Amino acid sequence: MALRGPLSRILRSKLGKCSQQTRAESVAVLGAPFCRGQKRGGVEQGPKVIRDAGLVERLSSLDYSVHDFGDLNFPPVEKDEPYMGVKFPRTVGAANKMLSGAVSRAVGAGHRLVLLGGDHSLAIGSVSGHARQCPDLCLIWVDAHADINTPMCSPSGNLHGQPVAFMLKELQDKMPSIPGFSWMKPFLSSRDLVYVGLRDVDPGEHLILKNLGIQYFTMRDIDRLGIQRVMEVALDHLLGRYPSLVETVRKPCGVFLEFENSINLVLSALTFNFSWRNVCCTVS
Ligand SMILES: NC(=[NH2+])NCCC[C@H](N)C(=O)O
Repeated sequence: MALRGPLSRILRSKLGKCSQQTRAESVAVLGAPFCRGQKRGGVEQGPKVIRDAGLVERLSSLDYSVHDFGDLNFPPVEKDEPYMGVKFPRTVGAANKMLSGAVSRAVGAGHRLVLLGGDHSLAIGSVSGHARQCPDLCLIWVDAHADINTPMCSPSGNLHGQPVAFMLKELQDKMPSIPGFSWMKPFLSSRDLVYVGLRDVDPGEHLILKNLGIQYFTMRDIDRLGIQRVMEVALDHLLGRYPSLVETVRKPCGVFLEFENSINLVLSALTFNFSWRNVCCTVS
């Protein structure tokens, strides 16, 4: 995403001062070869495929030092029966617990994290790991899917369609105790979440978006307004919520970008977001 026009001006004027002081020097790359959040095999190959495609080299060609921490090793969980229709709850819960710890350590050590998945259930661990270091984090979720189904309204029972429901404080009275997730505490307010690129939203998800008044932009909005304008409005929404981000860097705030498969998007996101603190990209 080339930074030109109004978006560039917003960032330069509002964040220019911050960016000088907060620019990260170091990018951590972490692989999470995991596929149990949905039914198909193959996505666990993601970290290898993305590395083979040259992500680390291309990141290194930017002005930052890259530390590849390799892949996490997720031990198999015995006897993981579905619970209330949710599939592989203990496996997904344990993997995300491990991931959350690893992400938190990397971010706490001062790295900017690029997580390579794996399926989208990994967002539970990756975003919560950031939240442990940056409690007032806000989230821009760039995806065709809202992934905000609760176990009750999920049409598939797959946890890759549910990660945001685990994060949101406002949904906790709708969330049953799922085995494997006792470690997970909600940390995100719905007003600190913006969706970009939605095009496949389930009926239950639609109701949640409406009831909680979550800001979202569909693919149709992007076609109509252009991605530049959409990102301006998304950032304005979040910046409006975080005047302290504009005024000072004392109060840390992060924007987390969730991208569909694209090395270029990761590179753009990093370039685009290095003026922000505690930014993470997950590629799933
Ligand atoms: N990030 C994704 N690929 N999500 C797919 C979710 C599909 C569907 N909404 C479900 O809950 O099962």
